[in-house]
Amino acid sequence: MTKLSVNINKIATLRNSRGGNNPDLVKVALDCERFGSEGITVHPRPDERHIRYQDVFDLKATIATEFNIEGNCREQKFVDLVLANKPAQVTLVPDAEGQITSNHGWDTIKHKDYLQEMVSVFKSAGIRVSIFVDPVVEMVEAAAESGTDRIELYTEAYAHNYYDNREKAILPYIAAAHKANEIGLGINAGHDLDLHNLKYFAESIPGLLEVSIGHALISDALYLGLENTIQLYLKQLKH
Ligand SMILES: CC(=O)[C@@H](O)[C@H](O)COP(=O)(O)O
Ligand SMILES: NCC(=O)COP(=O)(O)O
Repeated sequence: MTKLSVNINKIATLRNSRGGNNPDLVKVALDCERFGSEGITVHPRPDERHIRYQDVFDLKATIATEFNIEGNCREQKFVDLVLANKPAQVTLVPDAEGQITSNHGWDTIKHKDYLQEMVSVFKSAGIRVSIFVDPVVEMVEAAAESGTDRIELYTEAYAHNYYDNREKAILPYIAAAHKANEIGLGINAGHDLDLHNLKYFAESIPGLLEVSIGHALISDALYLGLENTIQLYLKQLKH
């Protein structure tokens, strides 16, 4: 069964817009868990525009489900933060500075040695590692050589092309997933997954272990309520 990890970056964005503690990020994380979320994802960025580094410590001290910290391991502050908190999983994302959101996966061929080194740093601390990749078979193969436990398939292209031709949009993801399964890599996925495109993705990808969803889920919660929304997302993952 595919696990749902709720990304709470957008809750922090809302909180930071007024400078106080409303909404309370830790309370929202605990409520997400209470409403059925099987994990909590955050993606602290160097400018702390949403998740602050202190949030990571506060969340680690309170949540009970799998904690997934995503980010750019080229930032030493990020590496230190992850090592100090020892989440269940770290997801390595090749963010450029000032990027609005993540927009590409790692070139695992070009950066193989570097990724190998970083994977070993995190795995030595007992942290499961996932590498964010585009759905390209060669990138999946090279990711495996770094020693990573999992990959996270970057699903923006799938989401973007879903309405136009979902059968075509899913093809590279199926090929990437088959390769990952063949070489023993676990599969996560995320970015722009939503209530419309999630079911077909989850049904089509063999061995999908986890999806992390933030933007659409939190937006849906404005209309549907957080509890109902999380239940609806979980329903899409049951097949
Ligand atoms: C890694 C990834 O796919 C992103 O979706 C990310 O976690 C979202 O980050 P922002 O909330 O900063 O756009
Ligand atoms: N890893 C993807 C993630 O955490 C959330 O992405 P999005 O749903 O905010 O696009």
